[in-house]
Amino acid sequence: MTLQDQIIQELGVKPEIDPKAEIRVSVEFLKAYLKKYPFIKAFVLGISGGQDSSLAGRLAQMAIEEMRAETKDDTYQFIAIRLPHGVQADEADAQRALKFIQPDVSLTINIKPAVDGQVAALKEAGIEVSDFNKGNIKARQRMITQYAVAGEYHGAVLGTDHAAENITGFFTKFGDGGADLLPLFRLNKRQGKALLAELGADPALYEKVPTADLEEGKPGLADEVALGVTYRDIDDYTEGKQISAEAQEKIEAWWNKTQHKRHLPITVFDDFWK
Ligand SMILES: NC(=O)c1ccc[n+]([C@@H]2O[C@H](COP(=O)([O-])OP(=O)(O)OC[C@H]3O[C@@H](n4cnc5c(N)ncnc54)[C@H](O)[C@@H]3O)[C@@H](O)[C@H]2O)c1
Ligand SMILES: Nc1ncnc2c1ncn2[C@@H]1O[C@H](COP(=O)(O)O)[C@@H](O)[C@H]1O
Ligand SMILES: O=P(O)(O)OP(=O)(O)O
Ligand SMILES: [Mg+2]
Repeated sequence: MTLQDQIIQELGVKPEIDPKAEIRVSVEFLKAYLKKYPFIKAFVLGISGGQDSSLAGRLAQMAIEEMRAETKDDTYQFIAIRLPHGVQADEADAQRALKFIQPDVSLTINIKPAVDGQVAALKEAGIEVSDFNKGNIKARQRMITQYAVAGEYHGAVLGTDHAAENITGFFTKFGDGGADLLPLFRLNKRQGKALLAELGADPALYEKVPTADLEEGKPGLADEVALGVTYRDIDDYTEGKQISAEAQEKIEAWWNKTQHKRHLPITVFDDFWK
């Protein structure tokens, strides 16, 4: 088996999808989890204004609405959280996403004071964090905030990791990578766009350049620039297509380098890393 085949199998990507059917897969997955664990009454998700949280947010809202209708239990709710670091330059995109999602509850929590407090405490101990490292602190602060909200609402935290991000490990370990359920896992970036189009989203939501937007020195840095590989190549690769040797090498190098992010903390019984 080639590494490409092994990765495709691990990520569960299909070469072609029926967007309507995949919407049902994600919604039914979220509902089945709530039915299995009835003490969970809410889903919580950070909404950035990007493609992935727009899609995961809408799917979560649909699942919650169906749960309310089917169970007559009105306490089920979807909680969308805006988590800007101060004022977000593309706030208009985030508002567009919220308009599309129509969440039951919409909260805004500014992560800047907590992030700055952490950076200042490190500085006091003689540790000057880089802009890049501070970016990962922001992603982890968002995780902390989402879990705090989930704790108060009997909720579970959703994550937006999907095949085209998971393959390169393009997420902060225990930051945006820290979540309870991943409704987009198995989809690549273009498949996510197809689901948004099927759901009638404003094209601006899925035509937006994907960005983690974590570094202050590189505002809105495109994922594709940070990675050195395009989503078109990543999507083709995950669909089993042949891509250039250069792109394949880069993707497989990211995959190998980030293996540790696709596992729980490593113990003496693990050998995947050997
Ligand atoms: N575009 C942006 O604005 C921006 C900014 C920051 C981070 N990012 C992206 O977010 C992601 C997170 O960055 P990252 O991966 O550098 O940070 P990370 O915190 O997610 O992972 C690094 C940490 O993982 C652990 N680790 C590293 N190698 C390991 C190994 N082999 N075994 C076990 N543990 C290991 C270490 O604790 C290390 O500090 C990256 O994809 C990065 O490009 C993007
Ligand atoms: N500014 C943000 N507000 C709320 N939630 C956010 C914000 N930035 C990121 N998030 C959450 O993190 C994931 C991952 O983002 P990437 O762009 O893939 O790095 C995103 O889907 C939101 O749930
Ligand atoms: O995770 P999001 O919603 O920020 O999407 P993208 O990765 O496209 O920025
Ligand atoms: Mg983003």
